Amino acid sequence: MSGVPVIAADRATVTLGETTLLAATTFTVMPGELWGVTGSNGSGKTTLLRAFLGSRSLTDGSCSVGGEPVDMAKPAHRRLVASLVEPIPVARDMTLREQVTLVAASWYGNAPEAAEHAGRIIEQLGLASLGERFPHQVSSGQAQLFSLALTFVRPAGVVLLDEPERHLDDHRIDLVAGLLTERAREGTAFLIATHEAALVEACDGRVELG
Ligand SMILES: Nc1ncnc2c1ncn2[C@@H]1O[C@H](COP(=O)(O)OP(=O)(O)OP(=O)(O)O)[C@@H](O)[C@H]1O
Repeated sequence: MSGVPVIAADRATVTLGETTLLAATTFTVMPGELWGVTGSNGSGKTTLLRAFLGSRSLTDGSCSVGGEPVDMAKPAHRRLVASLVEPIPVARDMTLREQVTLVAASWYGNAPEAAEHAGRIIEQLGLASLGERFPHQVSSGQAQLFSLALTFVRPAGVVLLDEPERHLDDHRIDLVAGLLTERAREGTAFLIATHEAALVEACDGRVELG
């Protein structure tokens, strides 16, 4: 694929005293590509995602998103990047559908389109029958799908996901893999840390750590 990388790491490194959290890592991801980050427990996958999110500073090398050095303080960075790396806070007294619609409305405005976007992603993730429930009324896997819905309902050029397979059965993992592939075809670039073979299989490229 030609063009300008939307995600780029050049010898990105994180150390803390004598401890290496992320060994020097170099790669690029183009718009519309789905990349996996793999490696054993503790190899630095979450650290790498946090570096692109802007919540973990590099101690050497560089990383950029959309051609700009990562800076969480910049609204342009936050507009470009959607993530499910840190847990997403949820409101205990709002239904799943209300919360997904609220996030959609914060990006698309309080127009019918917001409810449509919310309804579509809820449907795609198989949550339609659970939309009127509250967060404490769903299983761990269903809560994970809800977090993915909150992540996917907003526009984004780059999506960072840390183990999106968490708590999901094989059928739901296939559902998520299908959704990632569809969004990538529409132009979104993905970087996903995963231990799941079915997701690695769906990837266009891979960063192997450790
Ligand atoms: N605050 C910290 N202080 C010291 N070491 C840390 C700290 N945070 C993480 N580490 C270490 O950094 C390394 C990378 O952690 P990271 O969470 O990025 O790994 P990971 O590949 O995502 O692991 P897993 O597959 O278990 O989720 C680990 O060895 C971890 O122990």
